[in-house]
Amino acid sequence: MPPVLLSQSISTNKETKVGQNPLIFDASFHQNETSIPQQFVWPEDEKPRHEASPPQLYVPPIDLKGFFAGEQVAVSNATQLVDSACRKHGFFQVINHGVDSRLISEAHKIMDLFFGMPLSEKQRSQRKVGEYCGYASSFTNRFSSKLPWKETLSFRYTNDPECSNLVQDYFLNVMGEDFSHFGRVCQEYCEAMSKLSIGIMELLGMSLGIGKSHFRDFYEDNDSIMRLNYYPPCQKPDQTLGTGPHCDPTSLTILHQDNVGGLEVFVDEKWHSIAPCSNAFVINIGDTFMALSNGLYKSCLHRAVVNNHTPRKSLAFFLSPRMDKVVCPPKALIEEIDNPRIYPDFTWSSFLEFTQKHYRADMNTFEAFSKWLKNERK
Ligand SMILES: C=C1C[C@]23C[C@H]1CC[C@H]2[C@]1(C)CCC[C@@](C)(C(=O)O)[C@H]1[C@@H]3C(=O)O
Ligand SMILES: O=C(O)CCC(=O)C(=O)O
Ligand SMILES: [Fe+2]
Repeated sequence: MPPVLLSQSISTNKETKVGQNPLIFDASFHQNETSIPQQFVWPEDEKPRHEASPPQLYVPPIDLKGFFAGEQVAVSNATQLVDSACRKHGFFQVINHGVDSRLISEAHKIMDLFFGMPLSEKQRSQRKVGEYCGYASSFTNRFSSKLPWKETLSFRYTNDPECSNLVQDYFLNVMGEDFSHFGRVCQEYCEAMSKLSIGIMELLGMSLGIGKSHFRDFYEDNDSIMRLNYYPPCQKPDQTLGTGPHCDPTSLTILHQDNVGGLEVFVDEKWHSIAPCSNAFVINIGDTFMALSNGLYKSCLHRAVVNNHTPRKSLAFFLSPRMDKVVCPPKALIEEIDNPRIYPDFTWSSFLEFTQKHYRADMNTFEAFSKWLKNERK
């Protein structure tokens, strides 16, 4: 049966059916061709046309060491910088974050090994349509146009103590014994990301003026997604995108990019780049946290561009709450006149389902999701 897609009832984001024989994306093959398949060519208004290199976005580096130690000056600096960045665009960086640099390098090595394998090997963990875990070589069996020039490997991480080896087990079950080292590194990396995200939730609670514990408690038992992104070089980097323009539907993204560069954010009506920095994580607010902060903190449009010379890698940890928790802003962030509620209550499980079965995440995901909820999921 060919995979049948997707959101025929959502007018802003129509998908056509993927045909009987979906294209196969094997970068080592495509690299030798002069042009790229039409399915990878993005429409004129979304193409990454840069007359010159884009201006850099200033993303404040937040020093977490002093914040975690409770030093007053560090706490007040961190909360002020985070508050103004999140009210404007939702992007900041963290340094002195406490994640071992050897673990980060190890995770990058694992990615080189994994994505360097032949396509048939990687396909042992092939992601199925409608599911969010597994290997995807572009999204050729999921979408039929505006294909991203990337390969991804995604898996679930949850902080639920009953699933303490979920990532490791995923690698063992899907890829086999030979991948136990991959599994261990990814398990450890996810645990470090979950811990870091809980610390950042304390910071966000303080910068929003509601104290350390509210969001920390909300995400304590998070059910998150880890994704390894690999962007092969492309002979026509001006025609395609590694990851198309979108806002993350998730709560908070912790991104580590290698030193190649390619992440861009749309601020003040222009695309800006975020320069790579190996000892920093780029953090951004996603739609779910925007809703939880009652719209005070922004989930901002971003994308990843590709180049024609160097492969690029990034590690993205998408923090999400436990599936059945109701996402509803705390009373202290609601003001009848100045900041009334604008978003409906929802659960992450319904929002995730929306992005995997009904709508391809883009810049309008949350608005479309709110409408879908109001129309009783039609
Ligand atoms: C819940 C999710 C859907 C996506 C992975 C996570 C968070 C970000 C989403 C995504 C990256 C936004 C751009 C489009 C997308 C299809 C992609 O290019 O990978 C999105 C992810 C997805 O649906 O797989
Ligand atoms: O690879 C990157 O720099 C960004 C990827 C991204 O935005 C995502 O996966 O959501
Ligand atoms: Fe993103």
